[in-house]
Amino acid sequence: MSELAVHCDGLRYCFGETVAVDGVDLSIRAGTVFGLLGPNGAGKTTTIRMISTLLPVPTGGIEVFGVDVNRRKLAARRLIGYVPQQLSADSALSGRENVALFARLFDVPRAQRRSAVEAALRSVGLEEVAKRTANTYSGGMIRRLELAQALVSAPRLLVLDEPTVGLDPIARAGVWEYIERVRAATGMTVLITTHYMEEADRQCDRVALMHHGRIRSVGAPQELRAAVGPEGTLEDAFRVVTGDGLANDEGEGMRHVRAVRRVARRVG
Ligand SMILES: Nc1ncnc2c1ncn2[C@@H]1O[C@H](COP(=O)(O)OP(=O)(O)OP(=O)(O)O)[C@@H](O)[C@H]1O
Repeated sequence: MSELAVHCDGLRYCFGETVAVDGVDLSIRAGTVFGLLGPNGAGKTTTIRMISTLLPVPTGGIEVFGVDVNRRKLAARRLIGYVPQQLSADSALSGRENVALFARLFDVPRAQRRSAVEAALRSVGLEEVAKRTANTYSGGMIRRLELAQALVSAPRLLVLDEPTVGLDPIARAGVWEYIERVRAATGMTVLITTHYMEEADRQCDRVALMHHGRIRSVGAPQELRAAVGPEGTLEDAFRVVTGDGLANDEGEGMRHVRAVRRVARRVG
C-alpha cells in the first residue's frame, strides 16, 4: 500500500457544548488531492486545523507522514503548508515581502530564503507583480499569493481551507491551475475543504462528505456519484447520505467570509 500522508483516528473536538468533530477517521494517500466537503458548520475547518497542528487533538490521534502531531508538533508543522480561510496576506506589504515574511516564520534557512521566495512567487505566476503591494492585487492574485506563502517552506502536505471561496469562475480556475501545477511538479499531497461540489468533483482524487461533525461517505468522486445513479452528482450523493442538501452553502457564514475578504482588501 502507498504511503499515507494523513491518518486520523477517532477525532473529536468540542467548543463548549458544541460537538464540532464527532469521531472522524480519515486516511489520505501521499501525492493525492483530497477534498473534505460539506456545508457551513460541518466541522471541516476544525478537522483541518487539528491536522495542521493549529488546534490540539483532545481525543483521537493524527499522524502526518507518520509523525504524531500531538507528540511532535514542531516536526509535523514543518511538513505542512496551511492556507486559512481568512486573509493571511498583509495588504501593506509587497507580494515579495509577504512571502519573505513566511519564509522567516517557517525557518527557511537564511541562505536559501531568497531563492525559495522567488521560486514560490514563480510557482503561482506572481513574479512580474511581486514588487506591488498586495492591496493592488485582485482576489485571485491574493489567493495565489497566500498559496506562495504556504509553498515557500516546501511542505509535503498543502492544506487549503476553501481555497476558491468568493472568487469569480476565471480566478477560481486560475487558482486550481497553479495548485495542480505545483502538485505535478513536487508530488505534494493536497487537502482542501470546499462546499463547491463541482469543483471537488473535477479536482479531487478522493472526497469525504462531512455533515454535523461526521464523515458520512468517502471515495473517488465518480464512485460516490455512481452510487446514486447514472446521472448522479456529488450534490445528490451528499443529499442521499445526509438526508440534507447544501442549501445553506450561500448562508450567513459564507457571506461573512466573502465580506471579510473584501473589506480586508480595501483597508490596505
Ligand atoms: N471558535 C469557536 N467557538 C465556538 N464554536 C465554534 C468555533 N469554531 C467553530 N465552532 C462551531 O463548530 C462547528 C464546526 O465549525 P467549523 O468551522 O469546523 O465548520 P466548517 O465545516 O469548517 O464550516 P465553515 O466553512 O463555515 O467554516 C460549528 O457548529 C461552529 O459554529
